[in-house]
Amino acid sequence: MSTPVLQVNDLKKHFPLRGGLLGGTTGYVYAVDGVSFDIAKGETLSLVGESGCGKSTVGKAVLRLFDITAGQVILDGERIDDMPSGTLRPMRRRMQVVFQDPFSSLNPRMRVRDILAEPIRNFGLAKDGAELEAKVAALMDKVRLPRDAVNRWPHEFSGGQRQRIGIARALAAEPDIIICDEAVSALDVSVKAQIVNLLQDLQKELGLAMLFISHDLAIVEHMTHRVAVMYLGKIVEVAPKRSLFAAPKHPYTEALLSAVPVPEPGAARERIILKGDVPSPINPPKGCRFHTRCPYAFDRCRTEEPPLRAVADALGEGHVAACHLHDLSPAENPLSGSKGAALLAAQ
Ligand SMILES: Nc1ncnc2c1ncn2[C@@H]1O[C@H](COP(=O)(O)OP(=O)(O)OP(=O)(O)O)[C@@H](O)[C@H]1O
Repeated sequence: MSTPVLQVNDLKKHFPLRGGLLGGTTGYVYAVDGVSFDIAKGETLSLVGESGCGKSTVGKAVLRLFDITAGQVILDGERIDDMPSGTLRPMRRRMQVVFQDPFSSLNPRMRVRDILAEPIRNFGLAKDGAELEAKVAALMDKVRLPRDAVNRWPHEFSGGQRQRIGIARALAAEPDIIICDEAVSALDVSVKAQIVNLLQDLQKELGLAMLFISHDLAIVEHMTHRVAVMYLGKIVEVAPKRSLFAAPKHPYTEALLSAVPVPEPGAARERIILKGDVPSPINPPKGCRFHTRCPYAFDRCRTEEPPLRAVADALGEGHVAACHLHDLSPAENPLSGSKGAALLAAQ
């Protein structure tokens, strides 16, 4: 098997909490607490979960926007989490980001031409002015904006068009992986679909790897290959899209999915309302972090943390989940798969 474009091993990011009279560290926000995944060339992995579960912190850690507490981030076989900044520079080109807010992520004082030319110049990707112009024009074509729009300013574009410019700017660096952090969340529904389609087309055309961070499972369903579900700083389940949507193997995923509308009336999911709020990442629950809200929790869940491990899945390989239910017999396990099979049959 070829080396994954991105590998994240047991990543931890604990933010210190300062307080007291002397401003010392009084505790930590365990924002990301042992997260591992990898992404292959041409693959989209979506990282989903409710607000505050640590998705953006994973994205920022991968981009090395801050130092991590522990773990490894490996880009194309090379560890970048401990790389000195001089060596990191060329690696930075290979990982680009598209942010949520297309209004604040583009410099209002730069014309589109300069926004796109900047990474090409900075990373030395054009040998002369003519090549630079040609690359800028090709980027406009790629994101389906008219070439003459390069002379305009960001404020002259709609939200969706600005996001296209944001995507073009990311592509300008000729990256291997794009991290989309809630890249379509701020857009209107119809525009969302267009940008998702564009990202999907570009990914196929360019063979990019993509980490798609989103709280919106309905969007993810349309564009991803695999999904990783996060809860309170940990990944609780990873699976190919089809398996995850048809037969979730973690109660949290099951609850998240129950809120996603299903187009076919006969296949409607029963809505699961979770009790209580997400606990604080400053003081996460012992045992399984989800046990305080889990409808199926039993004694073991309150004391013993379940590891992420392979679970049986009739739909295919590569399904992992962190849940003690899978040690029970299929008859006792509410996630053993019958619901998923029924849903799939109705599709
Ligand atoms: N710089 C920081 N200092 C302290 N705590 C932080 C910092 N950044 C994030 N956190 C905390 O870490 C936890 C995870 O935040 P993060 O932004 O990664 O979550 P998220 O899943 O991306 O949610 P959202 O979509 O709302 O941003 C939250 O409790 C957040 O308050």
